[in-house]
Amino acid sequence: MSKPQAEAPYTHGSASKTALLFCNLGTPDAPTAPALRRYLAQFLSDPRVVEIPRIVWGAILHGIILRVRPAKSAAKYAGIWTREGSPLKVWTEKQAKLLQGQLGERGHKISVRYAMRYGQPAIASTLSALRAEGVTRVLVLPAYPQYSGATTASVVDDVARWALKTRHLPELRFVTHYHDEPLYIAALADSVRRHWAAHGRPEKLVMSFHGMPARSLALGDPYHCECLKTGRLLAESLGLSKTEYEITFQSRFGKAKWLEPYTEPTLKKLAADGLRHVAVICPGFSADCLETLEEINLEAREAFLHAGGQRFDYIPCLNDDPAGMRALSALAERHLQGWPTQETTDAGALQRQRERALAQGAKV
Ligand SMILES: C=CC1=C(C)c2cc3[nH]c(cc4nc(cc5[nH]c(cc1n2)c(C)c5CCC(=O)O)C(CCC(=O)O)=C4C)c(C)c3C=C
Ligand SMILES: [Fe+2]
Ligand SMILES: [Fe+2]
Repeated sequence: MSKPQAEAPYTHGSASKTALLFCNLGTPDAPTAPALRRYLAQFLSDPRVVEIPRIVWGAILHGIILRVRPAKSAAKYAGIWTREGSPLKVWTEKQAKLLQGQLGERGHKISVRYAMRYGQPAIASTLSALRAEGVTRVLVLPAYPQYSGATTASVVDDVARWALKTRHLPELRFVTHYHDEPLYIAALADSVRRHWAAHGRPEKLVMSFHGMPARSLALGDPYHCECLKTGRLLAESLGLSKTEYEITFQSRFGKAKWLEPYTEPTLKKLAADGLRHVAVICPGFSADCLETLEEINLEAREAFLHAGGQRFDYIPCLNDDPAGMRALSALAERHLQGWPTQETTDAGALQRQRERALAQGAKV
């Protein structure tokens, strides 16, 4: 800890003492090159995201990538931007509100906030605000079903960095993954069935997950295995045979080998092999974002149709789907066990109520 500084004391107002911090990746503030430069500089400087020596990477990042990529990425974001802002942020904010409602309905006294690993609202300032409100327990829920060093562990790093600078820490818990949670798999399967009922059943279901460098697997990252397990459980839940689905990896970044098979080349090959109707779902993304709306629903669609495919159905992410939200709130509830968040277990409230009643002359 550097120079000792007085922290704002805990307040003892009406705020609940337990908080759920729902963390997502983050997104630029605007679909412009300067906003993209700020966002990409923070994102791609994270040693969890690009695992090559800092001196080498610093030169590549600042000398090449941050000169070229911001304008190109800004143009892509411009194509998916909504009046309310970036889809990732709009969905994450909505999901946090729904989690607050569902947990409240089930009797939990808890403040739900969302924060972004890169960009705003930042994890550190959100944790400081919660602490200043008197929160003494924080459950951190990263919005990533599958664990990876680049995503989940990076959220933990950010919380830990805040903790290093904080004297009076709340109790902290982390959800690290939910790739095989039955309610999450069931929510995905229901969304596929609904889509098929409305648009017809494809010849193949492609489950496309965000990629990672291939070496992450050899280095012990469970991400690849967790994606495969999610895919297998979803296929089983839909009763699909091995020939009726493919698990692929998208969003390759840089020249190194990434996890294979790659999504777009797979789609092109399927079309070239004579497959006409495909449906694509992105089960690793809890909300639609650039990687699903632009890379899959625009670019991959175009590639498949151009290679001879005839129908490309994109199945949206769970977003605010009620079953998906129930899966997340049930997951949070399980991790809250042992923490007094239920109104009925708030002994302090009962005691206060009793004292008030006695002061008003109640007989005991
Ligand atoms: C869902 C899990 C994700 C993993 C794993 C992941 C790894 C990863 N990503 C990059 C580089 C980029 N990703 C970008 C966007 C992006 N990535 C995820 C999720 C995962 N990334 C999401 C949800 C998004 C979309 C954000 C949005 O604003 O909508 C980008 C930025 C866009 C661009 O310029 O292409 C980059 C860059 C690496 C290197 C990596 C693994 C090591
Ligand atoms: Fe990414
Ligand atoms: Fe991408």
